[in-house]
Amino acid sequence: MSEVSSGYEGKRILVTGGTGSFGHTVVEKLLAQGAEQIRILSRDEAKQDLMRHEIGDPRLRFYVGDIRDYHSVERAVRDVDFVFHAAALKQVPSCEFFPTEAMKTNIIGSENVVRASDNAGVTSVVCLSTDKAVYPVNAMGMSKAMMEKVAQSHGLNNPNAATTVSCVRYGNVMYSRGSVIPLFIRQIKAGKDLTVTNPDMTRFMMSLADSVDLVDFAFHNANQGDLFIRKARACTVGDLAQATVNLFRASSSIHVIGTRHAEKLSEALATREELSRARDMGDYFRIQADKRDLNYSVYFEEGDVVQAEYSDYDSHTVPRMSVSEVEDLLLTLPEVRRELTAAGLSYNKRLVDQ
Ligand SMILES: O=c1ccn([C@@H]2O[C@H](COP(=O)(O)OP(=O)(O)O[C@H]3O[C@H](CO)[C@@H](O)[C@H](O)[C@H]3O)[C@@H](O)[C@H]2O)c(=O)[nH]1
Repeated sequence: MSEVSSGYEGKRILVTGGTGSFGHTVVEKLLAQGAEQIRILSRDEAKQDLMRHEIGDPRLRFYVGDIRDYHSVERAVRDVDFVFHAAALKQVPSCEFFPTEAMKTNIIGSENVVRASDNAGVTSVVCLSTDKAVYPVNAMGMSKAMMEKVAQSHGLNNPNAATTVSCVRYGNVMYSRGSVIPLFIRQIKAGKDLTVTNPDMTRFMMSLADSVDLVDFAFHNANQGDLFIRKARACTVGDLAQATVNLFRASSSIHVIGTRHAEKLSEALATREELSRARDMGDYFRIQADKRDLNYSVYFEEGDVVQAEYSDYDSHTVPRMSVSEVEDLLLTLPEVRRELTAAGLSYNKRLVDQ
């Protein structure tokens, strides 16, 4: 996050779904940057209690509730300045089995967050989305794509709205709960082979710090309906597995298990049509909403004269990290360093060499 003026001093911020890894990191940053109050709205009182004790700051307030229930959101958002909307059903397999549940939380719940924020006079709402919302093939991605549409429709329907609603799209957040890197490390520690779905599958890799910076960037730069992505590097899953084995100096082999249901060989952070109207902002792209109004003839009869892009921003086509570069990136993660230290492995020379 920017060190100059944080923009959060003396402000009240609501984080929906704030008890996960993103929530912890963003809350600690916001507290350090002088927020007056941070509210967490989530369903699990046990996780809230754990976080209350871990962080132990009286500026942190907890609201038990579900974003599916408008009144839960309405209560939590009263007198709030900004909202970071992270609450979601994010597990691909569970959303495949329960797509209606994904719809209720990710679409209807997000609509509640936007509407309650608007009614409460919130200045800015940033909604967290995912690359899986681009050309979605699974229910989780489809529901997130619809969340993006809900967020953008706010500005389309209310041209003079005081509440700015924007979205950010993440790639894979490294070491997030339930993801592949902690799994590989557990497999190495247990002396097992690494289960790799398809060694050629590619993913965008983002650290948790990158993902918090992306939300912060959106917060500071968003115009109504904007969507932001962070430029990211990608790697193959085979190289990710090999890099993990190398760092842990393990003897585990790679065992190919095949692609799981509802997953893609590569992910796209933006379509080529979106890139055509995107603004390059250094480490980020700003993608503006299509602001044509609901006059159907405008939709049907007027095209956009824009520079065409030929390719999507896809994890198969962006510059790919080598195994050694993936090792360096893994070493930036505190969790990986902790695991290496616990295993009695030194990595300091490697860090000095970088
Ligand atoms: O045993 C395993 C499990 C996974 N993978 C692969 O590792 C990569 C990453 O998998 P995982 O960490 O499970 O993440 P994704 O399935 O890509 O989805 C995550 O990343 C998304 C962003 O793309 C988020 O939206 C989701 O919430 C989050 O679960 C994928 O290519 C998997 O095929 C393996 O090779 N072996």
